[in-house]
Amino acid sequence: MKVTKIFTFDSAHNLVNYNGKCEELHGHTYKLEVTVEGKPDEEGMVIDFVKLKEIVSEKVIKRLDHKYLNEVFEFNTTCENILLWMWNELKDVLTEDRYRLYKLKLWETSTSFAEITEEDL
Ligand SMILES: Nc1nc2c(c(=O)[nH]1)N=C([C@H](O)[C@H](O)COP(=O)(O)OP(=O)(O)OP(=O)(O)O)CN2
Ligand SMILES: [Zn+2]
Repeated sequence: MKVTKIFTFDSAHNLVNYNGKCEELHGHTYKLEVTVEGKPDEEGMVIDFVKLKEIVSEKVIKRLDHKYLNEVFEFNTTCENILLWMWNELKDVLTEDRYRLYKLKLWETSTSFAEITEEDL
């Protein structure tokens, strides 16, 4: 079974080596969907949503919310690069005997997103 929790955070960035409007400083309200796959335990939970929120908030959201992403990362702050960093931050802490990180989906705008699963790596 798969369970998903959704997070939002606000960040500023600008793309480098890019010719277009996104080379200028601008901001997004990013939306992150975190999906964990596993077997429900005796209480009927794949992973407690409260625990999932604590982990993702600590490892990812607090580090990016209200930040200028170009100062946080050395890589170009595309949706794809940020998503790959998130995957690497979360994959081990969201893997236990009974469950594992299944998918991340990062919305940069309401019409643009990137998604990743183990198969993409
Ligand atoms: N493959 C990628 N392409 C672009 C990225 C990216 O991360 N990966 N990022 C940008 C810019 O950051 C830009 O802010 C997003 O552009 P866009 O989706 O075009 O945003 P709009 O608000 O203009 O979207 P519309 O819904 O089409 O108005 C650019 N490209
Ligand atoms: Zn942008």
